[in-house]
Amino acid sequence: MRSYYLAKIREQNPLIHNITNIVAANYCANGLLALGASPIMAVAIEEMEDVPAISQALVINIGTLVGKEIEAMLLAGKTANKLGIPVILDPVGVAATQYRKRIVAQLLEHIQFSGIRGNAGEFAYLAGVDWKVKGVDAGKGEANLNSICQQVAQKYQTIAMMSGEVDVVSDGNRIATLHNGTPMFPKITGSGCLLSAISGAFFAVADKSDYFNAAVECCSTYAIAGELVAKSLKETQYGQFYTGLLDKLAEISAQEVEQNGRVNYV
Ligand SMILES: Nc1ncnc2c1ncn2[C@@H]1O[C@H](COP(=O)(O)OP(=O)(O)OP(=O)(O)O)[C@@H](O)[C@H]1O
Ligand SMILES: Cc1ncsc1CCO
Ligand SMILES: [Mg+2]
Repeated sequence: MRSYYLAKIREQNPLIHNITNIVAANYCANGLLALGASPIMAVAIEEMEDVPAISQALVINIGTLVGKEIEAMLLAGKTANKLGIPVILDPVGVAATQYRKRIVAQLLEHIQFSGIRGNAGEFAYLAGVDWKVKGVDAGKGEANLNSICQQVAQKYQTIAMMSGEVDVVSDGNRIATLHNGTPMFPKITGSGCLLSAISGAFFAVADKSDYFNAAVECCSTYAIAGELVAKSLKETQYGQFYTGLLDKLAEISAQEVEQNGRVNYV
């Protein structure tokens, strides 16, 4: 796999508008800065036309959504669609409650998402496949993960980015499986949320016709960064992993990505 967009992010420093959850907001902002992008976290309905107008991508994450934030998400998403900037959805824990299901249905009905990033439990729900979820975590199921990811891409006309031990990326036609990462990722909270946030940065510097490759590069770069950090840590050093991942996002090189990336096209 070629590393192309990482350098573009560092050159162009795109501003990424995040409407995200209270657990991971700070980590997402720091991760975007480390990578070379700029974050703006904004959720007030009064600024949901102005912020997309100065941003190069919008990331909507429903992790701890309350009350009227849905109106802000809808307005920001529609504004971003009108402006033609990419919009990413992270449907955190969508299968866990009726409320989350309703919210995500509304977002998918009114906003065209350039990318959707979630774990297997979230994607199985979106694809309409039987799965046993556990809150915001991936849970367990028997269905074919490649097919689930492809179905999500087709159903929502989007780039589907499904994370887990193996990440799967699909544009509905092509499917890539990404074999990097570390079991330390699920031991820190917000690692998926940060992946969604940085996918905003990769899409921001890519042409629409190349979002699939930008997504493959994004998910690989992130998983490789974690994998390289984990190599120098003891199995339980989750705190070091949390901060080490930020450091590695800042220093990872195109060469490291290209040397360590394990991508298969199915
Ligand atoms: N068992 C694993 N082994 C290797 N890498 C993993 C494993 N599980 C997740 N990852 C990596 O962790 C990163 C985050 O994906 P994950 O599936 O944990 O997101 P998530 O469930 O949405 O997380 P959160 O909701 O806590 O933000 C991805 O880069 C993925 O490749
Ligand atoms: C733990 C948690 N709960 C709601 S959002 C979130 C962050 C990881 O998805
Ligand atoms: Mg998640």
